[in-house]
Amino acid sequence: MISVEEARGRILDSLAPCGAETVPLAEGWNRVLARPVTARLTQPPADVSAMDGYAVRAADAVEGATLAVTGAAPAGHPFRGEVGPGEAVRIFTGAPVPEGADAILLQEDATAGGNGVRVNETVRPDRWIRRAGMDFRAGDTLVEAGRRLSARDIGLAAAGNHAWLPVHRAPRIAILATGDEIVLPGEPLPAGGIVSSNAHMLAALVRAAGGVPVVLPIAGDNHEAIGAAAEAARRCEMLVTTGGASVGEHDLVQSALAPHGFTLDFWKIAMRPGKPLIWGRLDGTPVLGLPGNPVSALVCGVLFLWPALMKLSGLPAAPLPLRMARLGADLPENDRREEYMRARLETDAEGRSVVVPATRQDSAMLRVLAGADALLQRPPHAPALQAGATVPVVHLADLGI
Ligand SMILES: Nc1nc2c(c(=O)[nH]1)N[C@H]1C(S)=C(S)[C@@H](COP(=O)(O)OP(=O)(O)OC[C@H]3O[C@@H](n4cnc5c(N)ncnc54)[C@H](O)[C@@H]3O)O[C@H]1N2
Ligand code: MOO
Repeated sequence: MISVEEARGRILDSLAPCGAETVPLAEGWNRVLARPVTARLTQPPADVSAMDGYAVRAADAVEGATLAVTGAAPAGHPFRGEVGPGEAVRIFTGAPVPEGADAILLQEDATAGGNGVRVNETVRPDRWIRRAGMDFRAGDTLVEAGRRLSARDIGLAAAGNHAWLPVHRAPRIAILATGDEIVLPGEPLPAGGIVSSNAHMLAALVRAAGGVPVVLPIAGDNHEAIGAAAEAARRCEMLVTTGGASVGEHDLVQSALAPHGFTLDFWKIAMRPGKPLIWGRLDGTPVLGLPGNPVSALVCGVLFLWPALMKLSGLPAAPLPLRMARLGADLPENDRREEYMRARLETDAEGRSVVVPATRQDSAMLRVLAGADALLQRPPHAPALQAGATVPVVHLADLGI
C-alpha cells in the first residue's frame, strides 16, 4: 500500500492540462485562462472627472469667487476648448478634463447662476480627477494565465477591450458505476438491488470542479459491459469507475479493462476510507478506479479526482485545502492508514467553533456524509488527542460540494 501523498503525486505527475480554445467573453466565467490577458488600451484613456461639477483652475476656485462658465463636457462629448483664468467648464462624471483645468469643483459646492458659477468651497489642485492610466496601461498584464476567471476578471478583461478569451478546454470525465446489483435512481429495484448514488454524486463533484461529467450506463459485473464502457471513455480526459475495486471475485474492473489496453500504475493505498483505489491507463486515457462504498468514493473523489481536475483544467498544483480547527471531542490514536473522518463544524458552550467527528464512520453511510461540513484528517499513526487539540480539516464548502 502506498501513502496518500505518493498516490496524489503519481496521479498528478501523469496528467497534463487540456489544450486551449477560444470562448466569447461572457462564457469565460469559471474557466481557466490559457494565455495572459493584456490590456489593449489605457484606462482611463485620458484624465477624466470623477464627479459631476465644474472643471476649474484650482488657483482661481477659492471660496467666494465667481467663475465664467464657457461650455459643457458631458461624458462621451469632450470639450475641445481650454479652461482659461477665471473660467469653468460644466463637466460630468467620466468626461475628459479640458485643457487648462487642474481640479473639479463639486456641483454640491457651487451655486450656478446666469453664465457664472459661485465657488462655495475652495478647491484643492488635482481634486476629483482620475489620471490617465490610473487603473491600467495598454500592454499591462491584466489577468495571468492559469487563473480561474471570476466575475471580476471578466469585467477587467472587458475593460481591457477583449471580446474573446483563450481558456483551457473543460476536462470531460467519464463516470462508470459497476455492479450487477446497481440500478439507476428511479428504476425498478430487483431483490438485492442497490440504487447507484455514486455516479451522480461524482458527476456533481466534477461539475463543482469545472469539469464536464459524462455518466455512462451502468455496467454489470462482466467483462463485456465494462469493456464497452471503456471504449466509450476514450474521447474523455479520464475514466472514473466506482465499485469492483476490491478483492472480491466479482471485483472486475482491472481484469475487464486489461484486454482493452489497461496498464496499472498502483492499486491500494494506506487510507481510510478508500483503501482499494486503482490508478492506471487505458492506452492514453487515465483511469481512476474508486471503491464502491459511497463515502469511500466521495472521499477519494475529494483527495484524488479533485486535484486531477485542477491539473487537467490548467490550474497550478495546489495542496489539499486544509484549515486548522479546534477539536470538539476526544479521538483515539490512528493506525497506519491516513484517515478522513466525517465531521461537523459546531459552536461549543464557550462560543468557540469546533470540529466534531461523527460517531458513526461507516463508509456506507451517505446521510452522515451529507450532514458533514468537513473531513477531519488523521495522519498515519497520529496519537490519541483530547478535545481542544488543533486538527487539520477540509471544509467541504471550500470545494463547493
Ligand atoms: N475481504 C475484503 N473485503 C473488502 C475489502 C478488503 O480489503 N478485503 N475492502 C473493503 C473496502 S475498504 C471497500 S471500500 C469495499 C470496496 O469494494 P469495491 O470497490 O470492490 O466495491 P463493491 O464491492 O463493488 O461495492 C462495495 C459496496 O458499495 C456499494 N456500491 C457499489 N457501487 C455503488 C454505487 N454506484 N452507488 C451506491 N453504492 C454502490 C455496493 O453495493 C457494496 O455495498 O470493499 C470492502 N471489502
Ligand atoms: O475504504 Mo473502504 O474504502 O474503508 O470502506
